[in-house]
This record gives sequence, structure tokens and C-alpha cells, in this order.
Amino acid sequence: MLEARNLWKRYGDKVVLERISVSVQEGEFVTLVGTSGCGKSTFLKLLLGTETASEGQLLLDGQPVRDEPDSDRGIVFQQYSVFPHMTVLDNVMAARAFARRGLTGYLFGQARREAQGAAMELLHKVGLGHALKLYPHQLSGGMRQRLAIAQALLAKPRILLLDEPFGALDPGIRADMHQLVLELWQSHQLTVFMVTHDLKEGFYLGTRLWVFDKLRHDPQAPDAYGAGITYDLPVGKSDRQTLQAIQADLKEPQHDIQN
Ligand SMILES: Nc1ncnc2c1ncn2[C@@H]1O[C@H](COP(=O)(O)OP(=O)(O)OP(=O)(O)O)[C@@H](O)[C@H]1O
Repeated sequence: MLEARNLWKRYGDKVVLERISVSVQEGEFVTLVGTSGCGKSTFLKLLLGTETASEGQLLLDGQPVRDEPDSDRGIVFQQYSVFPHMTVLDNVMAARAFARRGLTGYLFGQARREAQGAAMELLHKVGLGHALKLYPHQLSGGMRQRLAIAQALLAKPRILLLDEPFGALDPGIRADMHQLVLELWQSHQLTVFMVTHDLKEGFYLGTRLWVFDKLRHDPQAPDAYGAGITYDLPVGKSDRQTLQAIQADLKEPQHDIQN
């Protein structure tokens, strides 16, 4: 589904990412870990299309990733900007209106009713059904991230990008959010890329874990070399394809095992 071919990203003389060649299948849940500043968010921005590669190719279904965000890709940041003067429901609807019509867009009539129905359904799914009329300042950190996830999912993306979405949350709330993300990953058939500082979280949530680190280092010129993917590990037990294969096996008639 997604393929990076010898991908490089530089900002001026500073090499941030180098020589990244990797491919990802639909339905994988990739977690990204690495030291602070090594380029994990930059990689997500390349996937989102808000940054372009300095060299190399990034392909989605064999085509270059479009260098602007579109409805294929939704993103959730650690600090999400919501409109403080709008309710939870209106915030999600605004995300949809903007995605469709740009910053000056409003929805009317049938389009508005449809958007409202879809937003309410999603907000129930992420556990904010009781909070439709609240304003952002009335929400807890966990509720705000649920709102951000609903906003990202409203356009029905195939790829969900999560940039340390739970970094600021208490451990108990994080556990709830992990369940929510795993449920949404399966029910929305998403391919997920999630940056985390928490290796345990990376191992628990992902089907595949990438470690970003510098492949080579020059102490005299720290910016001369960028990070690559130094480890690419299969992790987790809840891989959807395996789950589906097991479910399909269970539906098959029992075979004779005599020979
Ligand atoms: N627009 C930019 N212009 C110049 N340098 C940038 C820009 N964006 C990021 N950088 C630099 O690129 C490097 C990688 O940044 P990035 O945010 O991708 O790291 P990260 O691994 O996500 O870090 P963290 O874990 O701390 O969030 C940093 O040194 C940063 O200063």
C-alpha cells in the first residue's frame, strides 16, 4: 500500500532523515520510536503531505503521495487545536466543512444534516455521546483526544497518523485510549502510524515497531547525517490479518486429519 524508496529529508544543511526504504501493507499498525528530535514527526509530515521529501519517493498505491493533506490521511497531534467557542459536535462538523470547502466553508440544508448525523455517530463511537454540547474547556485531556480522533476520522481516512496522541494523559486514561484506538483500527480498517515515546506502548499497540536512529554520526558535524529505520520488528498479537485468518479458519468445515 505504502512504499518509501530511498527517502531523504533535509532542512537546509541539516539532514533529518536519510535512506529510508520500507513498505507497509494495508491494515498494519506501525509504531515509531526514537530519541527526541530524530525525525519521527517529520516522517509523519511526509506521509501527511505537509512536507515533501528532498530525495527519493513516497508512494501510496504506487502513486506519489500528494503533497497536500487529503481525505485518505487523518492526523491526531499531542496538542490538538480545537475551536474554543464551538461545542464538541460543532467542532467535529467544522472539521468536515473545512475538509470539503476550505476555511471559508459552511454547510447548509441536507449536507448539514448529513454531516451532523455522521459527526454524532462518530462521537458516540469514541465515547463522547454524552458530551456533544460541551465546550473544549469543559473537557478532560482524554476527552479532548477523543474529540481529536473523531475529527480525524470523520473524513473516513484509510491512514490514521497519530503523533504522540496520549503523551499528556494519565496512565489509566491512556489504557482506555489504547482500547479505543485498537477498536477503531479494526472497525474502520485503518492503517495506523503512531509516534510514541513509550516503548511499551509501541510494543503493545503495534503490529510492527520502527526504531528511528542515526545510521552514522560525525561528532564534528552533528547535522551531516540523518536518521533511518534501524530496527523494524514484528510486534503485538492483535494483527488484524491473523485475526481474520483465524476467524475464517473457524468458519471452514473441519478437515479429516487422518493423512
Ligand atoms: N520546518 C523545519 N525547519 C528546520 N528544521 C526542522 C523543521 N522541522 C523539524 N526540524 C528539525 O528536524 C529535526 C527532527 O524533528 P522532528 O520533530 O521530526 O523530531 P521528532 O523525532 O518527532 O522529535 P520529538 O520526539 O521530540 O517530537 C529536529 O532537529 C528539528 O529541529
